[in-house]
Amino acid sequence: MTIPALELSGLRKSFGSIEIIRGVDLAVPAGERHAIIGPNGAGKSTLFHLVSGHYHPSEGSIRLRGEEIGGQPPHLINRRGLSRSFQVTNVFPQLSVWENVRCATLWAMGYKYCFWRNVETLDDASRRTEEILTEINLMDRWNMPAGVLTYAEQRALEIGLTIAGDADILLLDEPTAGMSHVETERVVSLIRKVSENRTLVMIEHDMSVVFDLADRISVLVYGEVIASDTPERIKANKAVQQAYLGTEVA
Ligand SMILES: Nc1ncnc2c1ncn2[C@@H]1O[C@H](COP(=O)(O)OP(=O)(O)OP(=O)(O)O)[C@@H](O)[C@H]1O
Repeated sequence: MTIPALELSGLRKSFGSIEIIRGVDLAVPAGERHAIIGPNGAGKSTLFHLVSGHYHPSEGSIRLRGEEIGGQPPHLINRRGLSRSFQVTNVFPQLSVWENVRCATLWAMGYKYCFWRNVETLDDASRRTEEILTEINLMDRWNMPAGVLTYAEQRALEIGLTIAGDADILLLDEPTAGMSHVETERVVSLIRKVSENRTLVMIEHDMSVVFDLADRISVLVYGEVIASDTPERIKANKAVQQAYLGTEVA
């Protein structure tokens, strides 16, 4: 059997006496585009915080390509190839688009404060920066301060920072939140492109984005995965329809 890119088993997280994640089992094969959906407060962000190392599991295991990472600090998990974007952007507004990506690239190469030691590193980082800016369609904005980009461009830049370290597992937290229809379409095609040779796990509220992008969808309700299946089967699933009563799944 092939080892999943990401595997959660019996994962639990409590805050005080309140259990928010209540025994999640989930396996995401390498190369899959996986969406996590669920009503507000279901625990989706908490689940991401656990996987990215920002929260310590109360119980259970989190495996990255078969190796346990539960409770490890975020930077170590990141070094192992898992990169996460946040709902609140990580972009430095005063730095240029180029500098933002180059910092992330240098940081991923092990240079903590955007310093570089030799020309070779600088060349590598510059090459990688250019590749990323081309991939996220922001090369023509390279010298602008990131703060003056449109919201959608900043989210694209955020995706660029997420892929700067060559991570092969990406966690995207509501990548289309707050976007117009046209902006959403652009970001969806960007996500499709950057996830081509990677594993993608994404939290998303926009059902058209979810059904458009995801190979498989997991539905989280009150800290439990009530269904994990193909988009078609999720649409037809009675328990899912019930959990979404009053909201639109199909
Ligand atoms: N650090 C914390 N301490 C106490 N409770 C927390 C903490 N973090 C999250 N919670 C609670 O856990 C529950 C799940 O929150 P979470 O943000 O994970 O849900 P979500 O599914 O991402 O919601 P949304 O779709 O609204 O972003 C909420 O009731 C929240 O108040």
